[in-house]
Amino acid sequence: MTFPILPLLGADYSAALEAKPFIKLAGEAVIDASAFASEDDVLQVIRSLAENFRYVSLVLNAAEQFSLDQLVVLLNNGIYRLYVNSVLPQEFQDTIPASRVAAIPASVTPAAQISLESFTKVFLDLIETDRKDGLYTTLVVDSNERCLGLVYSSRESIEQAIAKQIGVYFSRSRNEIWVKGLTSGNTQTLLSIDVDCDSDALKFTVSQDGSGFCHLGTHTCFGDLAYGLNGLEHTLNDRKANAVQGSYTNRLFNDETLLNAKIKEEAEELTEATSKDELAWEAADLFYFAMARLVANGVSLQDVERNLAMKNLKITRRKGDAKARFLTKATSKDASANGNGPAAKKAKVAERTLGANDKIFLNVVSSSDVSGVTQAVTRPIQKTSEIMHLVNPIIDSVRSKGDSALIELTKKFDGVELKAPVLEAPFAAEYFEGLTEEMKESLDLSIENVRKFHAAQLQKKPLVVTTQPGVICSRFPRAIEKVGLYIPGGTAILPSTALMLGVPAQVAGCKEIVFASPPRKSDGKVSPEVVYVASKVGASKIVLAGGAQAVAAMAYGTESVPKVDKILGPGNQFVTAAKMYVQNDTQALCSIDMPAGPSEVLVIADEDADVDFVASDLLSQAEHGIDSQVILVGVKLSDKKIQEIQEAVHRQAIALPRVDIVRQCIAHSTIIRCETYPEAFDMSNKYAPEHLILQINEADRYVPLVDNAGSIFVGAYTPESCGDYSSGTNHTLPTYGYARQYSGANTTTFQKFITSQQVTSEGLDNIGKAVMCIAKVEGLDGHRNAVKIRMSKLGLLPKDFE
Ligand SMILES: NC(=O)c1ccc[n+]([C@@H]2O[C@H](COP(=O)([O-])OP(=O)(O)OC[C@H]3O[C@@H](n4cnc5c(N)ncnc54)[C@H](O)[C@@H]3O)[C@@H](O)[C@H]2O)c1
Ligand SMILES: N[C@H](CO)Cc1c[nH]c[nH+]1
Ligand SMILES: [Zn+2]
Repeated sequence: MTFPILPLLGADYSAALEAKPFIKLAGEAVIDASAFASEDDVLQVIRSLAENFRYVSLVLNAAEQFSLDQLVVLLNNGIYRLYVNSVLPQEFQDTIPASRVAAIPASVTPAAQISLESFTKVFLDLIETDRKDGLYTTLVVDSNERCLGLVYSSRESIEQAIAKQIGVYFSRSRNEIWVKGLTSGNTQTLLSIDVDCDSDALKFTVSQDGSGFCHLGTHTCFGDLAYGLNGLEHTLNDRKANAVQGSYTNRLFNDETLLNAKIKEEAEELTEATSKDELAWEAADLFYFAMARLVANGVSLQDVERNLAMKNLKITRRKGDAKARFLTKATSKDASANGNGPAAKKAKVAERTLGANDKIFLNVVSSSDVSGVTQAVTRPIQKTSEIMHLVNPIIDSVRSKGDSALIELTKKFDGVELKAPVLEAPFAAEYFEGLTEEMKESLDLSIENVRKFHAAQLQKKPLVVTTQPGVICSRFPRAIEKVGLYIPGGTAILPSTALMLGVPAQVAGCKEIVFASPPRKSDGKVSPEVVYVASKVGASKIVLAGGAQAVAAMAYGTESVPKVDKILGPGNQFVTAAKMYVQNDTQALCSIDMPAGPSEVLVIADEDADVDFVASDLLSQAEHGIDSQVILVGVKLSDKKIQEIQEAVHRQAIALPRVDIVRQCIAHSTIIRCETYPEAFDMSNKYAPEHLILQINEADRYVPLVDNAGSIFVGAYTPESCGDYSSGTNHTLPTYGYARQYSGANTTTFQKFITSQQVTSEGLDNIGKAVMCIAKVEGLDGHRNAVKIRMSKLGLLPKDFE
């Protein structure tokens, strides 16, 4: 319902508002057209009033004051309604929608004639309540119409609220007027008051200060506003006010070039997205960066919504054609993206590398720049809670619907329609099609090296230690019976991961080895190389699924996927989040190897390092994914050397087919300049990289300085790719800094260890008293008795022993 009095404002509108600020509470202001000489003057007033009023309307006493074109401009720029005292000419009626024209309401009153008393009175006269206590139910909302809470108003509290334009209510528990925030400091500015359709309930629109509306400290009485764009705006404002060292958002606030580049990048990705999930994902990314730009410049979501509301009021629309430069770009891009042949790839590379802004280079910071370094070593990962939001329904679906969910989700996420979700061993010949002899030899060589290194780790004899005479402790391994091995296949199919996991599983003696890998879009099969490795390591099944659904299937089992005891293998954030979830779910009874997410590398190089080697090592991990990160820690590198490395990175990167991925990874990758070797190793230990490459003089002498790393690559001729495929070490390694506490996959990852002890009478005599003493202090007499009974039967205790 509109407010029962609408202020009519003339040329002195600012003075009127200053003298009678309560008139804002009406929500709608009416401009007296006759008080303004030109359409531009009216536009100026609309702009000023839009801050204070939800709607701004125009009273036209004489239609001829403005031409039709001028009225259209005013209606297009925020005039909500035209109030007229006579019928508009036909030509006007043909153009202006009838809903935007009305007779001048009786409630329109010149501001000069409105007093606080008259304004309050008309409102109080309008409302009525049938509550016995005479109060009015009052809904409190913010300017985005989000409900903050439900309270009660008395006629007196309403009078005070109008007079002071703040949140004043009536407290039923204290039976008195309640000025919101008087004690807590969480005050409210009252923006408008509305009354409902039958005039017995009120709506106060407020701007809430402090920690929130609720006495419990939350934004609303229904919890915090963490959801959606408003939640995002809140978080961004918080980041801006309380700069969090190392936060990516902070980096965006401080680096306008990066922020603008991300907006363009996300806008482009949104145009390329096709599936519902992709579109939602990309749009969310775009909103995030756009919101960051707004917050950085002090623009609120409310300002944007006001603008949207104004645009919604437009009665004529522009044709909406795109600017020529965007059309040209889209066309050339479509043409080059058509087809995957080398020519198309080259065209794409050429298009992508045009212009100085497109140069691929790493950010450079000095080790003394504490905040620069903190930003540099912050991994570009999404919050677990955000990912879990997407992963939970996938897991639930597989748990409740089994194979049919696997088929459905594989169609949704991998674009493949499966008849059956599992391939059973022995694998039919058709699955090996396309496997060359050279490939078999390469896989065989790698398998043998990995086998040699992992077999050497196998502990064959039990470990036996006599801790005291008669007390023999031992420890012996047992293979974990059923293991599920995840082989990534999203942006690249990784048969190498199949062997890195399959070989140690076989060496450890796991009884059942299950592979899972997303099927190829082209033919719905897994690659013949993966099938070859599966047959060599004795896998019983290959689950044709990827992502969280594959993890859930192996953790809980489905009609055709056996439930396994442990899930191992790297993967993207969905895979990693699902692994983390199932290991915490006691119903799954399933452990995992480690969080092995997006690949990362830290290279320590000095002035003598070969710039091409350094660049190639950085790029080999950068090409894994846009969420990968590569870091170069340079020891006393000259400006010239850094320049040469940057040039080598750019030169090599633009020749790679995955240059698009590399470009995005390099955008959050950095060169950190250090003065000494120990400083560089200290930096590396803090980062705890998945891969650490040492391209420094006498590299092997420095290995003892490494405390945290997944795997180390020592010296100029040890590229990281050797460890990825063939040297013999495992490439499934902890990322995200988990190298601080996790080892990479190894033979023991596929085993568990059982301990055993045997205590003789002599042994009991040696340790029995200690056991009884500690059990007594813990108040566990049953434990104590188990020893006491035996010792007393053996005559090892004095008669009066208590
Ligand atoms: N740390 C290590 O040891 C190690 C080793 C090898 C690879 N890696 C990393 O593994 C990762 C492999 O990732 P990948 O994406 O190429 O393959 P992936 O197999 O891990 O993930 C692909 C699957 O993700 C799922 N998925 C994709 N988009 C989704 C969405 N919007 N919602 C839900 N599910 C979705 C799909 O089911 C798809 O099958 C890379 O980041 C790589 O760097 C790490
Ligand atoms: N570098 C990856 C581990 O982070 C493993 C891999 C497989 N293929 C190529 N590389
Ligand atoms: Zn790799």
